[in-house]
Amino acid sequence: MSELRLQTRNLTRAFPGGAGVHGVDLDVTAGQIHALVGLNGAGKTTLMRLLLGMLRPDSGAVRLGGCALGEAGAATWARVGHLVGHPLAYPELDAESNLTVAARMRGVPRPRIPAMVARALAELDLEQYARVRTRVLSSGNRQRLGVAGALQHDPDLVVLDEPTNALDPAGVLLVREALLRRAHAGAGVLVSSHHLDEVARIAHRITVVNRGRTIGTLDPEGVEIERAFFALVHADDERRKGCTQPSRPR
Ligand SMILES: Nc1ncnc2c1ncn2[C@@H]1O[C@H](COP(=O)(O)OP(=O)(O)OP(=O)(O)O)[C@@H](O)[C@H]1O
Repeated sequence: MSELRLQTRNLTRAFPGGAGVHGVDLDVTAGQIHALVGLNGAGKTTLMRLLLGMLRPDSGAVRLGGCALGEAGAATWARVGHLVGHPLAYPELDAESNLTVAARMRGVPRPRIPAMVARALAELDLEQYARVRTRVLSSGNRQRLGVAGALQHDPDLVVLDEPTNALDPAGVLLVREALLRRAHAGAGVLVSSHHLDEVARIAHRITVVNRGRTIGTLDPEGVEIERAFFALVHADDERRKGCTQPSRPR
């Protein structure tokens, strides 16, 4: 069986009013691209923030590699690459310097950093922006830089929230290839997206999230993936409506 890179069990964080994430079990194994899909507000970002320790759960467990989240030390985190929310970059530093800082924060030995950064700039086609301050980059190029920073150290676990949102078609292709390369090399990849077709091209497993719960999976090889997605979501909505409707008086 493939090695587990990430596991959540019964992960729960409820926000006032009931939104949030409720009882989520998720596995990401080595060599696998696992996609999360769901409507706006379904809970994908909240789930990713929980499993990266950016948000405290009400209950449930997360394991990164072999470690419980609360026990994960610097060595475990150095093997994780993530981009959730806005790409973190110092606006006054150029792209190359930002990638250098990101590599240092991951504990990459200094002599290895220049070649790693050069490879990352090439992989996301950012070489022409190596000496350009990040604050003047377009949002798409800033997103490319964020993805480059998350992937450059070849992490064992990659967590990316909508990494292709602001990208042009060339950028989408580059990110797709970069993720496939990492999975092929043995990383576990968790990625969220709204683009079902895009996800179907690269994902080995697609989990549908609806109103804070995982409600089923989609077959990446399946035809009419959109239809299958909406069928799952509507069935879940109907089931919940049935649960919350008051019983008829006899
Ligand atoms: N800090 C918070 N306090 C209260 N509610 C929150 C908080 N963060 C998220 N929510 C709510 O939790 C739900 C899930 O939000 P989340 O951002 O995880 O969804 P998403 O699936 O990533 O959506 P999108 O596809 O639009 O990015 C939403 O209803 C959101 O309004």
